[in-house]
Amino acid sequence: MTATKKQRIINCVTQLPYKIQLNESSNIWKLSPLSGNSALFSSLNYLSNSKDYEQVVVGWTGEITREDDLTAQLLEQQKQQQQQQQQQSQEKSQSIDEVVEDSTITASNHDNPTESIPLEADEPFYLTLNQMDDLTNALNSKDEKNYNPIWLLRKDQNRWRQYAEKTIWPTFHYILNPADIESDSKGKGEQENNWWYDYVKFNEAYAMKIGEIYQKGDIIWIHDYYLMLLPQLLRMKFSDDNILIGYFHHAPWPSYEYFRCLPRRKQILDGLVGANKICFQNEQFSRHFVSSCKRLLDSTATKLKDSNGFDQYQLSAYGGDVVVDSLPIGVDKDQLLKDAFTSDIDTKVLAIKDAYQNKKIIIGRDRLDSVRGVVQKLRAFETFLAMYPEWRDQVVLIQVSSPTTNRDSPQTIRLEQQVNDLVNSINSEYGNLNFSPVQHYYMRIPKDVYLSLLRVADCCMITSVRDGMNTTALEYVTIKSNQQATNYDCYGNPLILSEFSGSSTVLKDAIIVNPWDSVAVAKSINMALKMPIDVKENLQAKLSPEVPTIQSWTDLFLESLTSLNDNHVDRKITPALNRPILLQNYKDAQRRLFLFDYDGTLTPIVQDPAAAIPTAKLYNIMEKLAEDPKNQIWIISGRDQQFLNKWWGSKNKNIGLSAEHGCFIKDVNSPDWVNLTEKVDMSWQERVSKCMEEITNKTPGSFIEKKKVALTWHYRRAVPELGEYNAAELKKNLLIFCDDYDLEVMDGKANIEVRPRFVNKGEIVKRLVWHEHGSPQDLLKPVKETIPREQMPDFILCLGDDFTDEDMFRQLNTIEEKWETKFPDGKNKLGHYGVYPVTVGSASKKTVAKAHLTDPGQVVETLALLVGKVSLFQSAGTVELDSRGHVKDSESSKKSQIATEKYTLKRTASSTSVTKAQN
Ligand SMILES: O=P(O)(O)OC[C@H]1O[C@H](O[C@H]2O[C@H](CO)[C@@H](O)[C@H](O)[C@H]2O)[C@H](O)[C@@H](O)[C@@H]1O
Ligand SMILES: [Mg+2]
Repeated sequence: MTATKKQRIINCVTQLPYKIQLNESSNIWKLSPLSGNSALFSSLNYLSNSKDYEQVVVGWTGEITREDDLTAQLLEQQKQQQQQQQQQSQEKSQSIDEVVEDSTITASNHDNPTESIPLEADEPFYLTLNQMDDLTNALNSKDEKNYNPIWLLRKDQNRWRQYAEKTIWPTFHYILNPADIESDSKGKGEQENNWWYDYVKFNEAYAMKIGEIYQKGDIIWIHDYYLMLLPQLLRMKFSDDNILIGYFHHAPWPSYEYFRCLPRRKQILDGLVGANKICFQNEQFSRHFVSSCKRLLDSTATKLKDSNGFDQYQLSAYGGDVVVDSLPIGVDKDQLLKDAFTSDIDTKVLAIKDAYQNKKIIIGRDRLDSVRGVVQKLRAFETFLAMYPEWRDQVVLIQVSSPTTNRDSPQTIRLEQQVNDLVNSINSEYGNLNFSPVQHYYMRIPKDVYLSLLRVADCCMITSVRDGMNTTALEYVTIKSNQQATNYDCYGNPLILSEFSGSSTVLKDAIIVNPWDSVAVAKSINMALKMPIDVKENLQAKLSPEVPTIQSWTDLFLESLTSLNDNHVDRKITPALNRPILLQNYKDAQRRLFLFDYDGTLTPIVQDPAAAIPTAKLYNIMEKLAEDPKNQIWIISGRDQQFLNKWWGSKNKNIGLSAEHGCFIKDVNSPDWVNLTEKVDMSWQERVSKCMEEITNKTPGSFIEKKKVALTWHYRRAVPELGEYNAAELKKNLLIFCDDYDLEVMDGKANIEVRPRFVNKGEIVKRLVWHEHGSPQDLLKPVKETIPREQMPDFILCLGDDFTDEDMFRQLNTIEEKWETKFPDGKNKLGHYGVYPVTVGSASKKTVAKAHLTDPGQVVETLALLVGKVSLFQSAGTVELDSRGHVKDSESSKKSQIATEKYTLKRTASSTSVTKAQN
């Protein structure tokens, strides 16, 4: 019997699950488990033991520190001293102090930016190739996950986090651009630009690594907001039609009103929609995402239900299909129960219980940042003690707050102060010499202490004002589900959970509260502490099954991703236009023909059609192109003659124009337009107008563009959902009679257009190609397909973004087929006819074009490349990095290469002298 081959998964995480240190003197790597991301790391563990999947993990090394680095050690010591000082200013319970003395590990919520100690030494970090190999081996011998580290060795290694942690994370948590976020000599804009550039490079580094290891048939799974550009970068890299890319967003996704505040909002969405599937923690986040795509990318979406009953969207972005849905992450329940119910933890539980005899214990464990709601929790607890005097001296709140990476930021300092003030005020108001009702620990605690607290708690309070999924909530409920606990029974103790936490969409039977309403939370605390056993048990019976397991989460995500290949068997990926080859062909060619669509190709799509005007840069490039006698340039657009005359005809006589999707045409160097629909009955216009007016009245923000022949109903400025709905209705109404008049009803970009069927952009292209290159057109004569090959173009670049441009591409494909039979010897030295039908949009868009460029920005860069206005490097879609995170072949890359070589020599020399000395 042959064993079935395992499906290979390339799992891309922001950082490998270890804090990595190098002891340079002994040349030994030290790996300590990283805190945070417990759910994701459990999923990696699960996959590495799976019988169905073979896993390859790609992740950044994080900030590598030298273990013997004095600066790093000093910094660490300083940090510890600060922590201790803070501790001393607070009252502490002896028993907890004993339990937390080893504060090196924590299992915090997975959607936090990862905590680490940055390397701040002045010298850049150099590594020899041997040292790099040693680390990979050390990682892989530690746990068998097939790790592929991403090396980004620069002096300031934490630069790679900045954009994700300081721009994206706050916006995604509804914190908008705080004025005092950083005091830097550079302006905020410049600083953010640099962060963004590093963010792009960070993503590029992953794309490069995956390019090295990808094998046909692999599935690529990308995690979270540090890697949002990666899906599209991979699409650009691979031309494999069946490559499956899934993205899971662990953090919350904000509503459009917040998301739109990000300066790079569109680039982020562009990056993500390269995935086949984008998945969120809950339906609310996926809805927000779809809404942003509709508003910013002009996407459309159809809502369905997935097999779990969750909302699922078929999103069409740039004409490509992306599935958007949600699947709440889970925890490894079995492992958690195994870890939490040991005799060692029993002892710790009893010690804590003993320290608070006859008192109810409420626990809280959060990272101390503004969205975790620690302030709200303390206020509610204060209100509770004020409202229910009978509970004073009877309840303790043990709040463990772990420090953030951003400890020095003004907001964190302010928050720390606020928390300290509140703790002191509650303790002085409701405490006495022997007892303080709030025990606040500002530190990381080891996992066993954390588990002891979850076990001992009579109630757990999670009052975050925003999070993706709070794993503490899931872990608490799991631990409280154990009915077999000996020593200390904790079955079913209740959970107070904020309605703003992602976990409230899963744990529907927790006590759900609005953390901003202290009175209501205070009442809930009272209810939780007084809850009769039978009610607790009843609730717990419902809650336990609500916690998803990490195993089912992993399996379901991968199953639904792989099923996309079964459902979309005809999925086709259009490769990115190979610009170096295009340039070579352009240079070799003698008779070049350019066929440009206008809107969405030469200019980006904008809200108001009148505002879509050419830029000076575009004019400049087009002028250069048109100047060359070998070139014939045509703009073939849906726009009317007036618009095209105003912005092109009157500016550059060397450009031929066609208006209203082929209804009108004006030759190069001619002032006259020819109407190809002159003889057509136009009585349909009145009927179509009427339909369009009716729908306009029902759709605020929509309007009709009346051209000479074609009529266009625009709904870009309407509420997207209403616009889409009414567009479908209008189309239905028009289709009833369009055959009677031989009309075509076209679904454009947030528009519905109607024109006679017999004219189209493809017919214009046919006329222009089957023509003696450079000679005037006789526009009233029918097209003759008898022109000799030597008189026809030997380079045709046709660019368009829309459904109507497919007629041009189709026509070019047909022409090529005919040439194959007619002129088998007429190919160029690249082995083809130099025909480039190129769509502007995503790689997964349905098209008959042979290549794609993602947007008008890339179109302009490509044309600039042909006329020599930019170098190939600048216009290449991606930035290539060397193995240390420098742009390949750049000055800094060369310098770093030299320094690394010197370092390698130095190390070799010192190890040789050590060996000699030993001998
Ligand atoms: O064939 P094209 O040159 O691409 O023209 C197609 C239609 O483009 C215009 O509408 C589209 O672009 C507008 C400006 O970006 C945008 O506001 C609108 O939502 C798009 O549908 C133009 O107004 C139409 O007349 C053209 O037929
Ligand atoms: Mg267009």
